[in-house]
Amino acid sequence: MPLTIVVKIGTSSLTQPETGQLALSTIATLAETLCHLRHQGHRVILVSSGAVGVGCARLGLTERPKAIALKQAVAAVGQGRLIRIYDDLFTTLQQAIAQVLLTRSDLVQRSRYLNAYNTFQELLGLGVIPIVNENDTVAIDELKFGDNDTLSALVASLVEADWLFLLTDVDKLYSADPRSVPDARPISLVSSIKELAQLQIQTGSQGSQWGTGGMVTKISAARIAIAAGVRTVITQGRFPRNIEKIIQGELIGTHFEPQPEPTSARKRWIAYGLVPAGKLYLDEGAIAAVSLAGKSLLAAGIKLVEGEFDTQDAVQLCDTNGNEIARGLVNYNSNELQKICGRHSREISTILGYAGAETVIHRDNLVLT
Ligand SMILES: Nc1ncnc2c1ncn2[C@@H]1O[C@H](COP(=O)(O)OP(=O)(O)O)[C@@H](O)[C@H]1O
Ligand SMILES: N[C@@H](CCC(=O)OP(=O)(O)O)C(=O)O
Repeated sequence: MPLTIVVKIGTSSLTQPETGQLALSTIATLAETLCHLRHQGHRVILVSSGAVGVGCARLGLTERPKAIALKQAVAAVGQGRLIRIYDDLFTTLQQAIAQVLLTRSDLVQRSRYLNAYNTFQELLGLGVIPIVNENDTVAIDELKFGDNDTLSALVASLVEADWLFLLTDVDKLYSADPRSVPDARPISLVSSIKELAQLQIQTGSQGSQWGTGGMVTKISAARIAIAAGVRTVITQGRFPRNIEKIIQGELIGTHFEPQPEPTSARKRWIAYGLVPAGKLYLDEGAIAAVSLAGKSLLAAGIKLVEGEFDTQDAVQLCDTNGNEIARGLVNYNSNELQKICGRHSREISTILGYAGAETVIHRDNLVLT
C-alpha cells in the first residue's frame, strides 16, 4: 500500500560538525533512499533545515548568527545553495523536486492552510518530492515555527502522513542528553502521550552547535504528529538507509506509536495551526468539565483572562499554574470576557447589555492539548 512519508533532516546531520561544510555523502544517500521510496510508489516529503548553516559556511561565519536581520540574510544565501545541491542530486536520479517555503501565517488562516494542503496533494500526485523549509528570510518572530521539528510535524499532520522521521545526530531518544549524561537510558518505544509524560525525559536547554531546538522540539513535534495519527521515529541522520529498514519493521531509533483515534483535521488546525492570542485560567470544576467530560467552557469556570483577543480567536486554557490543558476558539472578545468571567451564563445578557453565546468556547471548537 502506498504510504505518505515525511522525513525531516536537521542541520546537525546535513553538515560536518568540525567544519560546518555539507555532509555530501549523507545528503546523497538520503536522496537515493527517498527516490527508492518513490519507486515503491510512496509519497515523500522532505523537510530540510540547513539554510542558516549553509549560508554561514558560504559567508565564512563560524557561528550561528543571533541578530535576526543577519540570520535572515544568511538564510537567503544558504537556502538557494541548499536547494541547488538537492536539485543536482535528485536530477541525477531523475526525480523532480519542488521548493516549498512556509511561514506560520500560511497555516494560521484557514483558507491558506487549505491552499497549502491542496498544493502538497497536487505535488505528491505529480510524483514530485517537495522540499520544505521555513521561509526564514521573511518570517517574523510572532509568526514563526521557530524550528523545523515543529514544522515537519505540522506538515505531517496537514497531509495526514503515515510516517514522520526526525533525522538527527543521536541514534535515539535517551532519558537525558547522552552528551552530558553518559549513562542515560535509551528509549526505543513510546506507546502513548501519557507514557511520554511519565518518562520525564531530560532534554537540557539546547541542541548541538548548529541545531536550533535540541531534543525538546523533537518531543513536542512527536506529540503533535502522534495526535494526528502519524507514527513518528527519531533516528540518526547519518544512516538514511535505515528509513527503509524501519518501514519494513526493524526497531531502529525511538518509535512513537500514533494515537488510535486521531484528532480531527479542524481540531488539529485549532490546536497547532493557530497562534493563541490569550490565556484563560480555569478553576478545577471547569478543568474537569473540559478535560474529563468533554464539555463546552462556560464563563463561570474562568478565573482570569490574559491578553487581548477578538471573537473567534484561539486562546489557551490553563490551570491556575499556567499549565496548558486545551485550546479553543472564543465566542467573546477579551473585553467582554473580563466582565463576565466567573459569572453564571444567565447573568451575561444583563452584564453586557446584549444576549451573547451561552458558551465561551463550544466543545466543537475546543481541543485538549
Ligand atoms: N534526552 C535526550 N536524548 C537524546 N538527545 C538529546 C536529549 N536531550 C538533548 N539531546 C541533544 O539533542 C541534540 C539534537 O538536537 P539538534 O542539535 O537540535 O539536532 P537537529 O539539528 O538534528 O535538529 C543531540 O545532539 C543531543 O545532544
Ligand atoms: N530553517 C532553519 C532551520 C531551523 C531548524 O530547526 O534547524 P535544526 O534544529 O537543525 O533542524 C534553517 O534552514 O537553517
